[in-house]
Amino acid sequence: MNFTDMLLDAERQNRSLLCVGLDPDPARFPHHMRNDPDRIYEFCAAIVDATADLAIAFKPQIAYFAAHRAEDQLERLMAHIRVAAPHVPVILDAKRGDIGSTAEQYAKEAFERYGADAVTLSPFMGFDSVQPYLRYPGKGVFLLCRTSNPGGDDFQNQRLADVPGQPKLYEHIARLAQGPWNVSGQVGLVVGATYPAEIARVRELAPTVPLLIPGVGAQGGDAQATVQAGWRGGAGGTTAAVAVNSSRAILYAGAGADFAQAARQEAERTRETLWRARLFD
Ligand SMILES: O=c1ccn([C@@H]2O[C@H](COP(=O)(O)O)[C@@H](O)[C@H]2O)c(=O)[nH]1
Repeated sequence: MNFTDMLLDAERQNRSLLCVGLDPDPARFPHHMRNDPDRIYEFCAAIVDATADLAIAFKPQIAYFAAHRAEDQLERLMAHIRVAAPHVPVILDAKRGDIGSTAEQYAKEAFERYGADAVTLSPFMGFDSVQPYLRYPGKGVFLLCRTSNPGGDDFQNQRLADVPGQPKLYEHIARLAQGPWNVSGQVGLVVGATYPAEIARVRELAPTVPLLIPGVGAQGGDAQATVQAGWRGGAGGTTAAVAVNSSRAILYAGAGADFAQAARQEAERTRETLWRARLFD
């Protein structure tokens, strides 16, 4: 099954648009594990177990593992997800972007070492920096398009004078992802929940690609507006997947021994809000 089909299948099975972000910060762990980087795997595995039936995807952010020399724990976590939630795809949030020969190594890391189903990439270095990932059949890439942070304006909202119609940079990326760069249907886009109007614009330009949408929860993005702008479905089923990510609001919903239960409650609440938002016009 290719990555897009996995997403749509998880959406159906779990009735969910919620991507559970795995950004483990030992300084924010529950009291009995606090500041212990050796317990990153244990913390994340408990979150996965508590939310396996609620998620359309899991999104481990690699920096939170690498910063603590915990790549081995990330490998174990990926293997655990395969067993605990075999129907839920995993998006490795690595935001890679480099020349082709180096990109080949990053692709190997994401898809062979960690076994991710998709990876996030910066498109800044152009198509040849993305191509090595597309040589893995069935795997997905999510290109940064209109990111959730205010500084995204610095480049993404600037107009490209030399491109016909003078689109903004994020609009140009959306067109490339829908068209010439999407040679084998493996390309999706990252658009921030903090900018619902831009999500709608990206959907106009890229009607069928999957969207990874971080920014609800801790960043304050509007969950309902996000789904209305990005989700495309109807009686015949979903035609374009969206995975709306929340990390800290779920991971740190509780600080006690019942942290996984608290995470589950927050994930349930968010899933419900996102799921219902499909029904509003
Ligand atoms: O535009 C982007 C792209 C990626 N992210 C990542 O998503 C999560 C958000 O975490 P929260 O705790 O829900 O704010 C995090 O891993 C970011 O690196 C993003 O926020 N915005």
